[in-house]
Amino acid sequence: MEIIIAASPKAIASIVADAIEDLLTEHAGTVLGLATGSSPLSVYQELIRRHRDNGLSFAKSRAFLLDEYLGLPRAHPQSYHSVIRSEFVDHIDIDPTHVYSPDGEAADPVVEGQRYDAAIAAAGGIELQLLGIGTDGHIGFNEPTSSLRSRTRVKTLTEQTRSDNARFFDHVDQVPRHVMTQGLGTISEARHLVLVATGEAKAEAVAAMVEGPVAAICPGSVLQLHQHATVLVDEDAASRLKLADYYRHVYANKPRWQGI
Ligand SMILES: N[C@@H]1[C@@H](O)[C@H](O)[C@@H](COP(=O)(O)O)O[C@@H]1O
Repeated sequence: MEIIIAASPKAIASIVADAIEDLLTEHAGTVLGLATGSSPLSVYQELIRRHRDNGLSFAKSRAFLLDEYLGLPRAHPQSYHSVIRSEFVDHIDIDPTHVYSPDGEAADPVVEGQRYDAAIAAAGGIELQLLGIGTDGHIGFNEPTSSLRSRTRVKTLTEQTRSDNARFFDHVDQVPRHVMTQGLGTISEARHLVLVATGEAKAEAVAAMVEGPVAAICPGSVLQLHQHATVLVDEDAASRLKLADYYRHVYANKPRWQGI
């Protein structure tokens, strides 16, 4: 795992956007893994800027979202299907019908989970998966004790996650209790995992993920088992990392041609 401590969300965005731009340049039909939440927003803003100012094109690429609320209609402004469109997809040239997410209204959620995993595999798998992390260590919506090999399925949110996400709704009671999320096994099949975390509220989860044991109690710790995982944090989110100086030293001495 590579840990990059950057000065600001903007600096993180520029590093991640470089990696995505490199992929698109090598292979226009790249399959991206997108995440919702506030953490990747600065990355999306930087990619939108590069599309607008430099002509970076997503026209031939496809994208899969990590997760979706169960029972929320796709047209609901807080469905992840809607959120990824308003925050990112509507501002670039990707074909919106090539941006996929689990169907939170599927008649049979078990079948829908299997269908979603099969669709990712049929697309050739995800090249680069963007991730955030919840304050309880969840990635996607894989709450603590999620199997490290889990597949796309229904999960029940912790009350902590519901209250963290209440800011997007009028009231916490409106935050759905159930979700459909790519499993930790599904996520782990992406060729490159890129996790972004900023702010003091994430410091504990980041330390557990990076320096704690690999354990289902901290779902993000599954990144320790991945061949190519990059964690980008600002100073606040890095504040509880014991080996922060070592991570800085490694990154400062990294040959730039390696990218991330
Ligand atoms: N399902 C999403 C995750 O994909 C996201 O990474 C996390 C953190 O969100 P934020 O980036 O807004 O802190 O919580 C949400 O519930």
